[in-house]
Amino acid sequence: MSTCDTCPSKGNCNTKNKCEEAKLLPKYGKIKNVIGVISGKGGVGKSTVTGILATKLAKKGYKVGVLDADITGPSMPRFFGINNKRAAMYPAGDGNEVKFEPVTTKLGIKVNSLNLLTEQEDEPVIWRGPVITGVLNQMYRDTMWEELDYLLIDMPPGTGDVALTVMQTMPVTGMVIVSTPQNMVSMIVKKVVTMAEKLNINLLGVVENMAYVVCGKCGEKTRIFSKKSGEEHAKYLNIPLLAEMPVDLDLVENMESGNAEEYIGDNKNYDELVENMLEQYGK
Ligand SMILES: Nc1ncnc2c1ncn2[C@@H]1O[C@H](COP(=O)(O)OP(=O)(O)OP(=O)(O)O)[C@@H](O)[C@H]1O
Repeated sequence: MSTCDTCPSKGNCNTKNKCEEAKLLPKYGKIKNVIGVISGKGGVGKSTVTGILATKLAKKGYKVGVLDADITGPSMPRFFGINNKRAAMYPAGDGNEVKFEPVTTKLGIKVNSLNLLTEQEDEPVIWRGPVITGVLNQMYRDTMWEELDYLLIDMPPGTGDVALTVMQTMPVTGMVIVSTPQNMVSMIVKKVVTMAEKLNINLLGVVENMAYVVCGKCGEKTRIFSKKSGEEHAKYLNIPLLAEMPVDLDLVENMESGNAEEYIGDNKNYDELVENMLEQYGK
């Protein structure tokens, strides 16, 4: 079966069955692996998981970039405590073309986000879908990523324009699904899993976020949303379980004070997630 058979754009595209060759490539650098972090549902922890994966990969010595594809609700700059910085823009070539210099975090992670490009971080973008996807493609292609081992893409919620653009036009080599252990969330997340399968995306597995709380006194784990295990939810999604993550208020506190990288880097609890992801990836 060709990629085109299951493609939502079948009959409405001009790549002449050469869609892999038609994928967008960065103009200023070379990226070995592009990993999308996605969920059908909002607020389940995509940005948090993106930040954890990026930090752990950087700590392992990989060259890492993060593209915040959540154009209307970008949160990666705050995660890394770089929201008071701005990505520089330079003219490139003739006409209106520009290139972006990403902001680099303490660990050397290169980040581009619309919130690093607008004057104020609370300024809204009031754009229709085609403009949003155009800007996203530009941020992917025209950022000076240089050489990267991994580019992580923090996706917006849902199966709309942006998710489709990333899956179809960027050379995604793997996708991590984020969910919380709730039947209703799983049902919505399943839509993204099915969408990715239809587009022949390499699904690496699911992270069950905020699955439990740990008692500060005795260390007992209490599941808060569902008595079902992460494995049961992963089985329903038909993809491997990468990790179950607790509600971690220390992470939130460190993120809010701009120290997420230090906290995650030293926290062995988050090793399982990145190790399992790399294993699924065959690395
Ligand atoms: N494991 C966790 N422990 C405690 N708080 C968490 C955890 N994961 C996420 N959060 C918090 O939940 C909120 C939503 O998380 P996050 O922004 O990562 O979700 P998202 O799926 O990217 O959201 P959106 O759909 O808006 O893009 C944030 O305030 C974040 O700090």
